[in-house]
Amino acid sequence: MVEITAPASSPAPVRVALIDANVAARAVVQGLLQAEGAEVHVFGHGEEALQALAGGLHVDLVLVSRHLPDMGALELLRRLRQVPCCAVLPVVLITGDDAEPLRLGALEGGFTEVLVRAAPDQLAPHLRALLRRQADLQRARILLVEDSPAMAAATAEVLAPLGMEVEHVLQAQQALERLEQQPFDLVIVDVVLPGPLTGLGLLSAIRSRRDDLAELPVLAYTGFDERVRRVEMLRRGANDYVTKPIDAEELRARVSNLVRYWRLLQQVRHQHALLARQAVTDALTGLHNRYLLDELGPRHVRRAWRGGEPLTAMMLDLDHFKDVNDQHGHDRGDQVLQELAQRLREHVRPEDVLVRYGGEEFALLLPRLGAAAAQAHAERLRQAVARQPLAGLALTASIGVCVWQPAPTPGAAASAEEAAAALRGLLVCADRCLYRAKGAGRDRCVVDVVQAVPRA
Ligand SMILES: Nc1nc2c(ncn2[C@@H]2O[C@H](COP(=O)(O)OP(=O)(O)OP(=O)(O)O)[C@@H](O)[C@H]2O)c(=O)[nH]1
Repeated sequence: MVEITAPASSPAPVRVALIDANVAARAVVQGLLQAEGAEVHVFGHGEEALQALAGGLHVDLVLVSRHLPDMGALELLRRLRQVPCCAVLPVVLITGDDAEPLRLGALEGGFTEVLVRAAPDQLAPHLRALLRRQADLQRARILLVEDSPAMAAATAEVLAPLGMEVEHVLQAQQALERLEQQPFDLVIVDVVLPGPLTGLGLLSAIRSRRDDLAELPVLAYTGFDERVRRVEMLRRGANDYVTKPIDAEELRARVSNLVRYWRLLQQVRHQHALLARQAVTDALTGLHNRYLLDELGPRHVRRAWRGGEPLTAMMLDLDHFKDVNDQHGHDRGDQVLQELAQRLREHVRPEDVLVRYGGEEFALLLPRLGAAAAQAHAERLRQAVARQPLAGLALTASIGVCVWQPAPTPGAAASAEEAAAALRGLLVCADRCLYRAKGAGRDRCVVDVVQAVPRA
């Protein structure tokens, strides 16, 4: 059985506590927040806000002005963190002073963010982004694995006001299937479940995955007297637990915490992947740069070494490219390189590595091409450049080719250093051939075939 409890209608508005003694400034922020659909609770004093929050007012976000009549902003933050519902809430400082030390001090002090009070049209986009981030949390999808329909209903009821979508399944096996089909932000699992797979089994299945799901946050539901199981869940990788009967506020706080952690992790992963891609991508041509060659090359070397398969390196360099820049300008030169990259792309197989090695020089690493095939391929590349103009200019390229035809040494494994050194040797050998092609008049390929491990 699969039940989906979606937020009733449109997503719940983000609820904001705005704590600011300056009536005029406060009205501006309040207006901007309300224009974005937020529900705003306004306070002029810190103490007043603390009382309301401790007394059961639910908010998703707190905005605090730096100057309050009854306490400093840092003092208010410290006390807010002691109110159970505010322990993990984002608390944002609003200040008219954008001095760096103040910002740093506030962030070090524990504020989630610092917003600089600016003209309304400048402040509006920041508030919008803040609310969007908060609303994202509210669209979190939770997979609840629970055999008691009453517990499932109670959980959905507690989490629905946060705008979270709770999907309920009865058995662990069903949960695994749903995780394959849909992205979720959190799994809540009862440790005791009927069926062949227990809560512990589900947790182990998630943690032993080889993809990003292995880190998916898991919250365990345990009975008060299930201490051993609780500890076992934590040992096996549960991020947190809640004991039954559930306390609504505690559940909301723990779930929000875990969802935020997961969102943050995803953001970091995304940024990491972006940086990793940028680090190996050449911005002008979109080809990989030489760092990818350093990364992938040794693997190809090892395979060739082990299996006695040929491995070919090519260095391709445009002829008289300096003249292009001198006579037609650097931008036209850039265009030439972009078109050349595209043309080369059309001539590589999926297993080949093509990189912009630097300037107007491109390197290729081609596995499993014998000497004759490598020579024919280089000739095709040379003709592909010469046959049609690049950015409207008739140009040629010279190509140095080094074919390594190792004697088969089955079982022989090259160390990482040996593989990297052999790759360097192969590229140097191809570069020497390129130099000879230039010396012999350009617009030609020069091929060298080596059997011994290439040395730089
Ligand atoms: N437009 C442009 N030019 C570049 C780029 N990178 C390197 N170059 C230019 O490429 C030219 C390379 O010149 P040289 O190394 O003298 O070689 P060449 O003129 O091609 O002569 P040969 O290689 O001997 O045929 C230099 O003018 C560099 O400024 C780039 O990203 N864009």
